[in-house]
Amino acid sequence: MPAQSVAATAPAADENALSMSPPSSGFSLMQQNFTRARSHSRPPPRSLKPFATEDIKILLLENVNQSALDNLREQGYQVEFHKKSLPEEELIEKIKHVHAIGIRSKTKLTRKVLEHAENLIVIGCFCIGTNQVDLDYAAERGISVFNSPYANSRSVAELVIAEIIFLARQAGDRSMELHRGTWNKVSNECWEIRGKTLGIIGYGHIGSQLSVLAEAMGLRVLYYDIIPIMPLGSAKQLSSLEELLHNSDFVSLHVPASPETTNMISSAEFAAMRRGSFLINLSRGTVVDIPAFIAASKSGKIAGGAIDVYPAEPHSNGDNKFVDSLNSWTSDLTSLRNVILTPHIGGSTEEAQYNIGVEVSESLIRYINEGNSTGAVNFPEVSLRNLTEADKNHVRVLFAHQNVPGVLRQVNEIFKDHNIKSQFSDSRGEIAYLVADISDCTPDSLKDLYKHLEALPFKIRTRLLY
Ligand SMILES: NC(=O)c1ccc[n+]([C@@H]2O[C@H](COP(=O)([O-])OP(=O)(O)OC[C@H]3O[C@@H](n4cnc5c(N)ncnc54)[C@H](O)[C@@H]3O)[C@@H](O)[C@H]2O)c1
Ligand SMILES: O=C(O)[C@H](O)COP(=O)(O)O
Repeated sequence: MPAQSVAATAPAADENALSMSPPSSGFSLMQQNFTRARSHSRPPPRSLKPFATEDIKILLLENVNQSALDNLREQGYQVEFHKKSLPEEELIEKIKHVHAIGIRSKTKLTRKVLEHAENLIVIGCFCIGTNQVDLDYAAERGISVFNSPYANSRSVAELVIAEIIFLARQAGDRSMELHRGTWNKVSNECWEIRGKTLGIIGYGHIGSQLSVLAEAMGLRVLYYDIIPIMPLGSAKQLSSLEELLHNSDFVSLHVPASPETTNMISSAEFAAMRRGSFLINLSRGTVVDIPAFIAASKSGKIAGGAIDVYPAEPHSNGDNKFVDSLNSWTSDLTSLRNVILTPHIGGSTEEAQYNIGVEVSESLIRYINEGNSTGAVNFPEVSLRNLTEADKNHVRVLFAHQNVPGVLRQVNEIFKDHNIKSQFSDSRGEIAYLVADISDCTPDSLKDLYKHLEALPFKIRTRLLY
């Protein structure tokens, strides 16, 4: 299906509006922009808008929910929307021109892609995972990244519960057989889940939600995590992965993609599992060694499993997309008995996608309009209360810089002719972020201020909101 483009029809404006060059024509421009931003059909919150919001260009990929589109369009931003992720070359071409990008789990924002993102200030991951973004490089470039840390946790946990029952009853196979016309009414090796043991690997948002649902279904819950986490209900934390594998009838993975979790479940771990147990992976495709999974299934070591995520996944929906050219073992995997394969739909419910759309678009709006980075996953979290209309002639200065000694002294020296109404600065690793509201700004003083901040050797990015 061709990409559905809904680029807004707002007049073309200064591409660098957000980067942020100093106002070229002084306060008259600032006031004009403020007036334009205020003229949208829904009155904006009582915060000063930075400049004409219709100058802001946003690229949304991977069929991000309508709730996000509505929110972003209400701000007056120019929003270009695509149902699919884009091939790298096209992505590089498009990312050059935008101030914000919204993606889900497929779009890889690598260093190579981000190097071309000249105007980009913020990335919204409309999902939980952020492993598809080079977070460190983004921070180095002064690009904040936001996600939705738990809006789809419940959807994933519910699907796991359904799969546990379906696997225990071989119901996926029975359904496929009947679709082909085969009546195969059997009870051999079909079980209730009541009284069985579920081992959860990774007891974060999803793992702990699953724990509660599983106990309600009569399962006993064990879990393993790298940090001590308080058990919910009667669940019990174990100190080793091996102990968990050895004691569980169902093993479900809920860890992030990381070097430590790559092939976390491979031949040795399958060997440690109970004979006739089940493996469920709705975390990331790198976490389970699929050839080892295939071997464990063929040998009867495991009685089945459910897989939702794969090392390589198709970029769009369609027939004949899940083939051996994508992952060399695909036809072996699809031929296994009692293995439920789903196309990365763990978080794909109306509720989850709506809530993610609202949450991430609001984070983008707060960052673009106010510089508020609360909730950023790669950036210092700084927020100042909104300026109000009473704060005429105030400017909000957003200054991302390397986290080295002496910066505040030099920045405050640059601010010396202004009253600093509020100022807040924080750091995260090598990156620091300062937000200050300063008064008594004139067009000339602003130009100077911007020039001096940009000249500081440790500067990463300067933005002025007014
Ligand atoms: N299939 C889907 O559609 C879908 C939907 C949502 C999330 N996910 C994926 O699920 C995963 C978990 O999500 P979450 O929201 O629960 O994350 P979370 O951050 O809340 O929890 C992850 C837990 O894993 C633990 N952990 C990290 N490394 C570990 C290791 N080596 N061994 C044991 N435990 C380890 C952490 O301490 C943490 O408690 C993420 O990878 C996410 O991308 C998939
Ligand atoms: O990280 C996540 O939230 C899940 O993997 C879902 O990703 P998706 O939005 O691409 O379905």
